[in-house]
Amino acid sequence: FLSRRAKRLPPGSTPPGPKRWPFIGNINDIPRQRSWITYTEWAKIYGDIVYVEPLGTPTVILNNPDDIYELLERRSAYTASRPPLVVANELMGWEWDFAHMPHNDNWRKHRKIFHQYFRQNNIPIHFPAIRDATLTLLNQLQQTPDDYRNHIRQFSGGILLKLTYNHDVKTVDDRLVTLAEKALDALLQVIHVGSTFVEVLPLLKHMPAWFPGASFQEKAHVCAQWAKELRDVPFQQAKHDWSSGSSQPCFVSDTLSEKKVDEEIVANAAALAYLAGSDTTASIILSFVLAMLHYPEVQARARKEVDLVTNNGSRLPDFADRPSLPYIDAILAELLRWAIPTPLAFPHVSERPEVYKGYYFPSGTNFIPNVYGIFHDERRFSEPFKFKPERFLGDSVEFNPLTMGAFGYGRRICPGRHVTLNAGWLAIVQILTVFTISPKIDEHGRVVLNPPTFDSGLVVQPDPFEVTITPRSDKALALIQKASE
Ligand code: HEM
Repeated sequence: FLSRRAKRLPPGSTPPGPKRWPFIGNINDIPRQRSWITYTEWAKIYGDIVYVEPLGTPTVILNNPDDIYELLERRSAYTASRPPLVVANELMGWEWDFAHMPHNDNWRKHRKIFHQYFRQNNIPIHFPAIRDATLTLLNQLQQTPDDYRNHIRQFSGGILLKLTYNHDVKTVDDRLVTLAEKALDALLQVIHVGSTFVEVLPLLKHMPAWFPGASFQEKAHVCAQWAKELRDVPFQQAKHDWSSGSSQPCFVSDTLSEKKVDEEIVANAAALAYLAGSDTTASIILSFVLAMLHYPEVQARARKEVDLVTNNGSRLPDFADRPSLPYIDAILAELLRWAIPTPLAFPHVSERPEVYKGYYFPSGTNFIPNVYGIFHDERRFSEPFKFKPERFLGDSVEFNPLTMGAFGYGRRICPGRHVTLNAGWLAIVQILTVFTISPKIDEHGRVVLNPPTFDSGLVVQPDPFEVTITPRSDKALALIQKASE
């Protein structure tokens, strides 16, 4: 702790920010829920670069794309590390999760094999799994539309477990899905940066569980079991299928077939695909349904575009149609802006002192890009709280979420973005082809339409909402049936 204090900045060289208190610094100023709203308010008071110090950790909130570009893209070789997570990694057994690993050779090995499988050039290999999952989604939405939330979750989780382990998710209470949710929930409770004293005083991790205030030890022990199971159970199954020759190609079988790769690294990287990709992808599709509910004119325009390329909905659109559907891509970009699933991306940590715009940031500074604030800044996006995909049409688009942070920055940029952008695209375009999305009507004949709201977590999703999802016509129903034969 003292060494952290010693790293504190000389007076005058820190950016402005809320007043710091002795020892605890700004820990009480940072809300555990929706901190991006507070950061956006601070940007209005203190400017584009805001400094806080929760429990002695130098932390810089970046609210301007140019500053983010300079610090997290151009200087990425030195700002691509992560905050140390003593509780999560050392006590809860999550040290295999490479999204939270420091920027070192071990991280590079994980990232390399992950990138190789999920990179853009490899995406067409994943099309069959995406098509199958989308067809299942259409069938489920037709049969039990009120259960749309579970169907969408099953869609996104199903694609990732199929691509990673060749595991078929048959129901939403699938064993692997449930295990991942339990383990992730527990992890999310502790990875709020600087939120526990153990992060600041790592020696506390040696306190026995019976010691007052050390109950986290017991909880961590249980969570460690889940984290281990989550990594090992599906991997061992996929490895067994691969070695017995019964496996279809998937991340585990393809990567294990490469002679020189370390098995543990394959298991680690595989386990992260579902965790990092499932809720994020589901978030986009849930937000799409929500946006279509509230913006019928957008839905009508999108459907018109789709009908034009599918001869009035006579077939289901597919990936080859994408270049003819610019409005659907604009919808995807607007979803990432309007309902950004990761409002603060992920914190990056510097590995050397940085001097920028006259400020001095010591090695170990946390940089938090306030992507939400940038996406809702009316100087860049007119009427930022409205869903207006047309802002992303044409050649003069200045700010695009795809290049401005929806998927993070520099060496840490999301390696799963191509999967999500293709899976999300197909789901959106096929839902538009066969269903109409409209408000529920209550027993008094009144339209049920509450303002859109979103939950608060590491991955943001729309709060549950009521919606009617109905097939557009008998022709649309026949399309789903024919495709399912
Ligand atoms: C809408 C969907 C998604 C969003 C918004 C999203 C967003 C992000 C963001 C903001 C980061 C942190 C980047 C940074 O530190 O600068 C990240 C990292 C990551 N994402 Fe995604 N992601 C999505 C989907 C996926 C999918 C489908 C996968 C898996 C196939 C995935 C795998 C990962 C991994 C493994 C990392 C850690 C990278 C590292 O630390 O090196 N993501 N994602």
